[in-house]
Amino acid sequence: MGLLFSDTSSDIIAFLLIGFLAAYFYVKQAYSYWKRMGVKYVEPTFPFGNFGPTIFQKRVSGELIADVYNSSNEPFIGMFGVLRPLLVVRDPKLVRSIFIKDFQYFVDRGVYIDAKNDPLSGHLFSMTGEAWKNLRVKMSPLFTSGKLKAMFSTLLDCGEPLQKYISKKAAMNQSVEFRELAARYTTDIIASVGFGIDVNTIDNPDAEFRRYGRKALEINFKNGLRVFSILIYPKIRKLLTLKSVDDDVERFMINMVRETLTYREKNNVSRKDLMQLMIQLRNIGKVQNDGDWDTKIVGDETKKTLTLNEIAAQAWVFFIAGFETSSSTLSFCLYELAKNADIQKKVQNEIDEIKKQHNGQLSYDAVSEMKYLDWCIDETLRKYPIVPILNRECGQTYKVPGSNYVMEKGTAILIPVLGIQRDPKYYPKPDEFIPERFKPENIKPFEDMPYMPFGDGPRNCIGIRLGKLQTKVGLILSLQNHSYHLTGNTLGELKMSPNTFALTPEDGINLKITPRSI
Ligand code: HEM
Repeated sequence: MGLLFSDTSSDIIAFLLIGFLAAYFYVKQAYSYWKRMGVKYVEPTFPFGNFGPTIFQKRVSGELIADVYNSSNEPFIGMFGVLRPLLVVRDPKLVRSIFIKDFQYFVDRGVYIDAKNDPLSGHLFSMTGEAWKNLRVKMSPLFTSGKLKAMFSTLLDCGEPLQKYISKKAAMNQSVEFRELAARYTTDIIASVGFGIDVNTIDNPDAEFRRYGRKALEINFKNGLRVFSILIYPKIRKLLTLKSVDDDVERFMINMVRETLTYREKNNVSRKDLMQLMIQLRNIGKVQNDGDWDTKIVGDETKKTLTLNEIAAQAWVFFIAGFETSSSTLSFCLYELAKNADIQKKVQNEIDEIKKQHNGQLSYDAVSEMKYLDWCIDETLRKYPIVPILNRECGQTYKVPGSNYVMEKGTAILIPVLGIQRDPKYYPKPDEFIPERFKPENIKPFEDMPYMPFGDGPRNCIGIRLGKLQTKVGLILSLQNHSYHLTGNTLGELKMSPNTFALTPEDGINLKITPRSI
């Protein structure tokens, strides 16, 4: 005897039918969101919305959102990440309002954070509201030009193994996969300035720090879910208790920070790095003036303004936000220089010329004077924005200027950086590498030349200066004595990896190195 019918099998069929109908109406309701809001949208397909090609690794997420950008002329267009409505903002004027003019509506990114149970998730990138604002104000002085100038010698020290490696490969007439090499160079820098430890991963690719770092970022199902949940359903991380990293990586990173803090405080040791500045912040509530690297020790733990875990989370975000972004910029730039030998020559001539003016020394000031190289880096990040999509969450109901659309609180916004920065309307011949676009006299207002590889507004990248500086130093050290030529996979079109959120060449960047003929 069944519940609804006289026999059990009829009951099962009825429940299955009810379940199916409920799911059908739920999905139908979810997919009607943009229609109900009166916003044009890209038709979704059950069950992945518009993200099927990315989930099945056929289309890189940045390119998928660029496709949406290219499919319309509307100022904004709706789409679906599985069931989640996403608003792709196309119009640079509206992008600017979201980033700057109406920032108070769009303070947060709406990504996963659970600092209590997952300490490494409590960092600046994921923090929200007032807590984010307070920490951002306190941390901005970590990245002044005065502080970076003091850290400059670390960048040169980390570049030494890079130069030796390049010379060795050139002498052996071998090609080099530059994405991996550059990643080791920037890992060394962030390990040194962020965590206060010296690792030479160029000569010791299996150093513990690199091993754990690689584990946290390697391509696998869990890491894929961690990254793509940002676009598709951030709450899934809490539901699945999927922490930022596996327990062993978390233990390693927090222990390393604990040991550094204890050592420096016990022995009154100071070093010119970001960790030292975070110790200052923890102990006296602010970063000391440029030139003052001392540790003011406060014994009473309750008087400290940052906990050990909070420091570890910031060091962690410096690592994940700082090493791959810069190393990919470096390797994409070398790729373009190898492709455009005349531009490469111009960069090398500029390096020679400015070094000559500085008695052959590569000082911070000399590097700052290399403007043509700056334009090359700007153009690299125009063509290959490493973060190809930016995101924000609407924090309070927002009437979109110039339209009838009223954005609901909680709406997820995507900015299609790759699509915009390759739009011929803003950048004629977008596939060509033209550093002169960034000559000061050629720069136009944002609406006519939208450019945002570091985001924009109060929530932009806090590490811009360090990111650009380490990229620039890496390029100078690579180019001053050697030239680069396409070989292997770089002879054809570069294919981007569909497994990563950041723009990453699938097969790396292989380049042939020759000693420079001056
Ligand atoms: C070429 C190198 C780099 C690129 C292309 C890059 C790009 C970005 C982008 C696009 C964002 C999001 C901005 C937004 O939403 O408006 C961001 C945020 C951030 N980046 Fe970078 N980044 C680079 C280097 C670095 C470095 C070296 C560090 C630190 C050592 C760093 C730390 C951060 C942090 C902490 C945030 C979050 C800021 C906040 O929410 O307040 N980045 N970065």
